[in-house]
Amino acid sequence: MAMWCSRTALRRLQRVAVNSLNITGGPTSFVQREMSTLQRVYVTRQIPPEGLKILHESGQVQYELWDSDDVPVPRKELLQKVKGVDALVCVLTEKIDAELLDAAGPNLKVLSTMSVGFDHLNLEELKKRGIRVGYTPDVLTDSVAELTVALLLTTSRRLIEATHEAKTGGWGTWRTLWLCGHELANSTVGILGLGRIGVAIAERLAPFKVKKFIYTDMAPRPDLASIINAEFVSMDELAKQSDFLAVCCALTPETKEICNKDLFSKMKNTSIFINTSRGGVVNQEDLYEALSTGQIAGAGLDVTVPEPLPTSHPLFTLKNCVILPHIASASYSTRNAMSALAANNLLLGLQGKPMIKELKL
Ligand SMILES: O=CC(=O)O
Repeated sequence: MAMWCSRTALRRLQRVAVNSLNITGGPTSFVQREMSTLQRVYVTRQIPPEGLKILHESGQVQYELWDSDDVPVPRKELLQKVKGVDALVCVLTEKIDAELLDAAGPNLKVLSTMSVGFDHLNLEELKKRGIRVGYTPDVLTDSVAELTVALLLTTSRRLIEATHEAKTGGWGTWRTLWLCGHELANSTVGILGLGRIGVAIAERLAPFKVKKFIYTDMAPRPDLASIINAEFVSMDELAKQSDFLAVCCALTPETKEICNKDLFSKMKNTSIFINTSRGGVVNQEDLYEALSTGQIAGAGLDVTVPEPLPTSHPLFTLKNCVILPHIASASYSTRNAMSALAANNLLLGLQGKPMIKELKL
């Protein structure tokens, strides 16, 4: 079943699939325009149509697709499919490690991930093999910032609890302190890891009359900080001063579980913790402890370890913890833009040209 298509099959596909983008036929689909000279690409997920259209219309590549968005390609299948390909489009559920790169072999020149995060990639192994890596920053900044603000307000104003109470009969008389939360007006907002997304979040929060923005990072980022008038502080000060602490850093060996007991214990018990970066930056046991003992007031998480977080996980038992299923960039326009950028990065990489967004390895 898994094979690159024949000329007859190709003509059929060109008629029914290439022009219409209506790809059918089980989890694995094959699309190509000509045999022989085209470079081979494996796409590990049914990515949004913009990106597939770009690959189709390039006339540069033939690609094979794991034609499902509901289940990731099984590892065994992935290891077989990548054999001999020139390039790979992946999403964040695929671990791109030495085993996979060995399975792909020496033809693999370009890896294009449809994500801003790259903790699923073994950059050292990619560098060692001279494989160029494209990723999709910037196009998702607005969507992620918007969702972060929504999650922050949902958590701080206890919206999930409130709708639950309204629906299940908990709504008695109007009460003076019932379902009170914490407001942004006059608050200090802390950003852990100031980049494009942190700036975009602060820009959206400023009209809520935030008093002060503070941030911490490996080093001061005056270029970005000046846009939002944010003050650089130590990690300790970030924990101590923030009424709202938004985590925006990448997951790296340095940031793994950087949000732990030590940080939570310094936060105010009225503080709200928000994470839309990667679950791995948080020690979830420590977070559970901080939330359940009232060390902090609430947490909003779009990312967890693992994903999906099992429904039996203790964090799901807490009223003051709002958990979303990793949807920060999930708007139609953004996901299409990510898909298009991933496709364009790949094509440029294969042409030996600079990609639009390329990771420096
Ligand atoms: O989390 C989403 C991404 O890295 O794009």
